[in-house]
Amino acid sequence: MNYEEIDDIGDNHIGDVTRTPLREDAFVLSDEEKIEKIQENVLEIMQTLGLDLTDDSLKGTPRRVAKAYVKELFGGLNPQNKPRLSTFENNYRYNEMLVEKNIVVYSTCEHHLLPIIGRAHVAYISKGRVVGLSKMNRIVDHFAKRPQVQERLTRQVVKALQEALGTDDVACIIDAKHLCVNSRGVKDIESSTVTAEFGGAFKNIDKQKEFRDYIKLETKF
Ligand SMILES: Nc1nc2c(ncn2[C@@H]2O[C@H](COP(=O)(O)OP(=O)(O)OP(=O)(O)O)[C@@H](O)[C@H]2O)c(=O)[nH]1
Ligand SMILES: [Zn+2]
Repeated sequence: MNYEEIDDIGDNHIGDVTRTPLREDAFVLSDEEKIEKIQENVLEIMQTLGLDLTDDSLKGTPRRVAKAYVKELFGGLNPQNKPRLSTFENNYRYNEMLVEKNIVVYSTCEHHLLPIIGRAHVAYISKGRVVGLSKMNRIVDHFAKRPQVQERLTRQVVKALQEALGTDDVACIIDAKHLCVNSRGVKDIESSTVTAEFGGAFKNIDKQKEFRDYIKLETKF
């Protein structure tokens, strides 16, 4: 897969301000080759820290970290892992807002490579197509599994759904804790970060209020 083919897949267009910065040779190595290489790098970090890599508990760590990076935490860098956003005709003529709320966000801050943990709330108003509910969770998860800043994550989610649904009327609010703020640096365990992207009809303040009211609704099942 070359760089142009990646761009064709459509979640990382060159020139798009929301794109994840990737090197031109980002996909030269296979996932398995990346794991091998990262494993060596992690081993070196651990040795530099003075850890004894012959210890039974530590000896598998470089490979575990490498696998976790390539296959899990940063699996969203590989465009082949992008979920297919199957859409359907809006046959039931549901023309109100649909909100998928409290989607769990596990991401990684690109400045410190520390976790970002939070919730995403996604809303759209159909212009003829509807998307499977789970696909909203999947698309959040896909973009979360990259080194991220929360602003970009929020915008990437909205953009991917706008493209799939063929409408600008998509919004996303994310409320998340950054462990780089909570557990190191300023060590503020209470603060969290809220970001929002309001496309199309969601630029209207009443639509934003309606979206926020749904998010606030207490769910009792
Ligand atoms: N805008 C934005 N900033 C972020 C995000 N995640 C982490 N950061 C911030 O990125 C900044 C990096 O700043 P630097 O001064 O280079 O790093 P640092 O010395 O480790 O900063 P401190 O955390 O203040 O100790 C920090 O202020 C982080 O809080 C994010 O998603 N969006
Ligand atoms: Zn950070």
